Amino acid sequence: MAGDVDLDRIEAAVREILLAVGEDPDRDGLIDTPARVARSYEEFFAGLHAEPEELLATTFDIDHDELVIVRDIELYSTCEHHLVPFHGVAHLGYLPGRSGKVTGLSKLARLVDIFAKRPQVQERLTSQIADALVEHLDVAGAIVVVEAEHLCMSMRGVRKPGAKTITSAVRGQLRDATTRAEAMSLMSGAAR
Ligand SMILES: Nc1nc2c(ncn2[C@@H]2O[C@H](COP(=O)(O)OP(=O)(O)OP(=O)(O)O)[C@@H](O)[C@H]2O)c(=O)[nH]1
Ligand SMILES: [Zn+2]
Repeated sequence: MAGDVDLDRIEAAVREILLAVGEDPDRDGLIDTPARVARSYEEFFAGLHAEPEELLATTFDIDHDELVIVRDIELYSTCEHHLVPFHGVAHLGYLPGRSGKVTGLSKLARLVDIFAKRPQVQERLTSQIADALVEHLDVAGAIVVVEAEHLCMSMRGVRKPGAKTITSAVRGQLRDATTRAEAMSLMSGAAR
């Protein structure tokens, strides 16, 4: 990942922001801040330099042609409107396709991260995850639900801490009402 992000440029920009808000970027506590922020941004936006196709290329055959659900995958993303975090959980599920390709469970969580670690809106994050499952894992159906709190709505602006935004994306055979209902009930904790 190193080398894809221009750390010097971020540092210079952060120094400018500190000056613009009326701070002294040369005081003791702030002297290393531009470099720290640059490294943090490299991490926040690492998904811009990762390929979902490569991630989902690791597959194996398991004799299972029914729902696979992973729920409560914690995510931290960055709102592209205000560059502040939104955070919450993703629940995702898929029906293996005719090729029978199944991926490792951790890859599903990594897939969430690839799209979360970009400047985002929640709707796009949700549909990109579902589309990647269809395109790169060749699934018969996919469902993704994201529940998140946006700090741009909590710490500023309308100031409604605790408000949750819920988005979903459903593809292929999971559009079928019965399968979708089964997936939704497993995601909401019916198996607990
Ligand atoms: N649909 C959607 N909207 C988002 C998301 N993240 C932030 N927003 C909204 O983007 C909108 C940007 O509105 P603007 O009027 O351009 O910006 P603003 O003046 O900062 O708006 P306020 O947040 O209302 O103060 C706000 O309503 C945010 O709540 C997201 O993931 N999806
Ligand atoms: Zn925002």
